[in-house]
Amino acid sequence: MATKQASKFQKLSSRVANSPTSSTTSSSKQFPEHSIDGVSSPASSSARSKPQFHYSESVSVETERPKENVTVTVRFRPLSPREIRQGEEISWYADGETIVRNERNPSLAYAYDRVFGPTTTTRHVYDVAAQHVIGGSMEGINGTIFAYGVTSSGKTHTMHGDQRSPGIIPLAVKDAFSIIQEVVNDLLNPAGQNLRIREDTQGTFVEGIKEEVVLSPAHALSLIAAGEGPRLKQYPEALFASSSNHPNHCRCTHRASQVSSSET
Ligand SMILES: Nc1ncnc2c1ncn2[C@@H]1O[C@H](COP(=O)(O)OP(=O)(O)OP(=O)(O)O)[C@@H](O)[C@H]1O
Repeated sequence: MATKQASKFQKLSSRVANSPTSSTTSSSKQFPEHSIDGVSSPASSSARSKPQFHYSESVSVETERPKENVTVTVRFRPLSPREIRQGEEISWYADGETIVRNERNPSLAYAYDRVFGPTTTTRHVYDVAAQHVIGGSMEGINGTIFAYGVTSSGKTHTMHGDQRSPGIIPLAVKDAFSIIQEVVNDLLNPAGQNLRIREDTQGTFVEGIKEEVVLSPAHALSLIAAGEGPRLKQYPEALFASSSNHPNHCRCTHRASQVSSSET
C-alpha cells in the first residue's frame, strides 16, 4: 500500500523496580540481529529504535506480571477525519500482539512487549499494560508509567482520556483507592470510624485518630494486640487470609526533647 505518512502511534512504558530482595534476572529474549519473526529487522540498517532487540516472552501480560522490569507497549490510534480527508494512509500497523510492521515493506518490523491496534479501548490498554504496576505499588514495589510519542499521537487521550473514555491516570487512581477501600477505622477507638485522611503543612494525617505515647516495646505490642481485637471482629476473614484490610499503625516518632518541649 502506498503511504504518505506514517500512522501515528505512541509508546507506553511501564517500569516496575523490584524491591531489593527481588531477583532482577531478565527473561528477555535477544533477537538474532537480522531477524524478527523470521523477517529482516530494521536494526540491521538503522538505529532508529532500540526495542527491536528485546521482547519479553509475553503475551501473557494479561494474566500475570511481565517478567521484565521495563516493558514497552505501543498503541496505534485511528486516523482522524482530517487525516482521512487529506488522503493519509496507514503505513505501520499492529501485526498480532507484539509486532509493529510496515505496510509498504513488510520485512520491516519491530517487536515490543505488547502492541495494540486502533480499535483497542483505553480500559483494555490499562488492564493489560498498566494495572500490574498499580497492584505492585500497593504492595510496596515502585512503579512508573509514562507515555511518549510525536505530537498528536494520542498521549493525552491514553493517559488522561475524558469522561467517556477515562485514561490510565484516572483508572489507576480509582484502582488504587478501591484496593485500599478508602476506609480508615481507628482500631484503638471504636467511635473512630471512617476517618478522613487530611494534609496540612506538617504532612498527611488521619483526622481524629487516637494517639498513644508508647514508652516501651511491651507497651507498643500491647496496643497492637488491643487493635487486633476489633479488626478480627470487623474482618473475621483476616484470620485466614491476607486481606486488603490491613491494620495500619501510625508510627509517630518524637525525640525526647521534642516531646518535653511540646509538654511545656
Ligand atoms: N486511541 C484513540 N482513539 C481515538 N482517538 C484518539 C486516540 N488517540 C488519540 N486520539 C485523538 O487524536 C487526537 C490527538 O491525540 P492527543 O491529544 O491525545 O495527542 P498527544 O500525543 O497528547 O498530542 P500532543 O503531544 O500534541 O499534546 C485527539 O483528538 C484524540 O482525541
